[in-house]
Amino acid sequence: MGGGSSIPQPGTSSETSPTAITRWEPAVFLADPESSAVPKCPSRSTLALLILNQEITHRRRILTIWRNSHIRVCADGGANRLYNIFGNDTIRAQFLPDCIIGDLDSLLPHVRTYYASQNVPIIRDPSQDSTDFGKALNWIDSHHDRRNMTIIAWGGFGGRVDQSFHSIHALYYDRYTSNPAEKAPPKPLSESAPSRRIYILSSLNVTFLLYPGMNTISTPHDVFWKTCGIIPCGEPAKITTSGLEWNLDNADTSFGGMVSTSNHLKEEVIKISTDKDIVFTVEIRGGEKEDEDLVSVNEDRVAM
Ligand SMILES: Nc1ncnc2c1ncn2[C@@H]1O[C@H](COP(=O)(O)OP(=O)(O)OP(=O)(O)O)[C@@H](O)[C@H]1O
Ligand SMILES: Cc1ncc(C[n+]2csc(CCO)c2C)c(N)n1
Repeated sequence: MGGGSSIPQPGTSSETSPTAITRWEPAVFLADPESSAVPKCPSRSTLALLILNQEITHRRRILTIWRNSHIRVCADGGANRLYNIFGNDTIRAQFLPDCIIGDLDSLLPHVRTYYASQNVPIIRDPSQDSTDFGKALNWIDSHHDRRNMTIIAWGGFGGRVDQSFHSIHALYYDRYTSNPAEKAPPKPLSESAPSRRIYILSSLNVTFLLYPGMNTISTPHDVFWKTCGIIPCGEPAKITTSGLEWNLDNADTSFGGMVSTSNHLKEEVIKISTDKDIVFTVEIRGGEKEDEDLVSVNEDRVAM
């Protein structure tokens, strides 16, 4: 999934049933597990945390997701970012990833030495035709069933522009690339045939791909702030929404035409129907504040 990879076209009837309803609950992995306002991470879903190479600005948030996760993978320099959030090896040893994978050109020598000493598998894939993000997704694919899999990818936005576009590409690519082990055509992501979902988490936002048909997105106001965007990255899309300050009514959206950015959540459940895959991004409450309690992660036991 690198510079040369293409996105297969969707379009089979099973792929894009206009009556499909997809429900999204991005709050469940962000919420404080102590909070009663938001449902806990569903146990039926396997949660994977994929750490990309961007500074971890919200340690508490990442450690909450870590605790909720069954699989933790660092893409190359993502391991430096994980290493850096801990002040000593005692606490660091409580948070060992399942693997570090990539071309390993960004993995710092002392970080590599540390994780090798802890028996973390460090996998070098030298290909220059796919990114470390793509290699990490492939690793998860080849080790874990993608059905009922939710991947939270930390980082991916806010640094290099080409990397940021690649992150959006990854959302599309992953949707239309079936598990290579199965060699099967892509499956729709619907209630009847759940497949894996990717949420890209950045300091301020959670970003994911919505599918053709009706999407209902749970956006509790104690987790999300108001700004959101509905972005037809792949191709023009006809979109109808409810629950927003500026709703769309069968609107033709496209790059160069109309795109809904700087929109606002009004309701705690947003409905978006679309005829094509589109990117949805929503602002996380408190995202602008970096962790105030670095001290707590440097103690031997992490306060959550
Ligand atoms: N500046 C950035 N902005 C956004 N995402 C980034 C940035 N740098 C790295 N990433 C993400 O983290 C992953 C690991 O990055 P790393 O720096 O370790 O390798 P890289 O050599 O820069 O990236 P790649 O080999 O994937 O091109 C990348 O594949 C990408 O998804
Ligand atoms: C058409 C095309 N464009 C760019 C690259 C370069 N590239 C894409 S992913 C990657 C790995 C980075 O670690 C590199 C170097 C390519 N191979 N093919």
